[in-house]
Amino acid sequence: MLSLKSITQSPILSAISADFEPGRMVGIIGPNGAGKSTLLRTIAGLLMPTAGEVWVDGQLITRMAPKKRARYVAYLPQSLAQDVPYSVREFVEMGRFSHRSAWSPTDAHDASAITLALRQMGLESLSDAPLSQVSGGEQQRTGIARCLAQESPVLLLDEPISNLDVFYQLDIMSKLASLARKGHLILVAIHHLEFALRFCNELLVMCQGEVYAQGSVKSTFTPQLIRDVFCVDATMYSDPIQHHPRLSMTLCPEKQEEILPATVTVR
Ligand SMILES: Nc1ncnc2c1ncn2[C@@H]1O[C@H](COP(=O)(O)OP(=O)(O)OP(=O)(O)O)[C@@H](O)[C@H]1O
Repeated sequence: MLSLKSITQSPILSAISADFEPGRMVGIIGPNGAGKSTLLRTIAGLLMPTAGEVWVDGQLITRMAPKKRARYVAYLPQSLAQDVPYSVREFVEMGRFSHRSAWSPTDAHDASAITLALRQMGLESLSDAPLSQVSGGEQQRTGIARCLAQESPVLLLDEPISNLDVFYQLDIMSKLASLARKGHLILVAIHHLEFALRFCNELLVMCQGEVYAQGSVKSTFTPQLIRDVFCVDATMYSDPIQHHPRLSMTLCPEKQEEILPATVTVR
């Protein structure tokens, strides 16, 4: 469904190739600056690759007009522009632009998609609030609601739970996993490794602008990989109550030495 062919974004990304099928939730993990956002923006068609191609459903995404592209992919940026003069509902309504002709009013299907997205993100009571006056987490949920209202088969989400409280972290990751089970393809850049293990089917591990590893969560996620990519020693275990995958993590010894101050002798 989505095919990345040697995408290069000079000097940030080098020759990234990968294929993704519908019905999967793919966690894009990697250190700060690895190129996760740049990759998502390139797939979304917001950045033209220096070389390489992005294909969706057999069509070249970079050649699509924005409206057509939006029917295939919805994109959540890492942070929303906060100073826009729209209410929460009006912002979510923008997700419907690919389904309407210019300036035409929203129809019944638009209205129900918007209302459902607001409800799924727990935003009904904030529907008329100015986006500039809701909290950071509420803004993030508004951005996700806009993506859901778009009803695109591919969702590209850049750190969708970074500002959310623990209820919404769990709630939204569960809802995204459920959307994937219903046939959507979801690519999600995420720093929460335990959630990536728990909710994603596949991982794309990035490091220094390259794909370091890719595959099913089970085959890809190993303590050695975490050590190589993050310089962190990780032990995986199963939560004794819920049996979810858990991680015990500590900095690699060589990194600990780097941050410890030199021994000072007090006379
Ligand atoms: N517009 C830009 N111009 C130049 N360099 C950029 C630009 N945007 C990002 N970069 C650089 O590209 C690299 C990758 O950035 P990117 O935002 O894709 O990383 P990331 O993996 O999403 O990081 P994070 O986990 O911190 O969000 C970084 O070194 C960043 O400084």
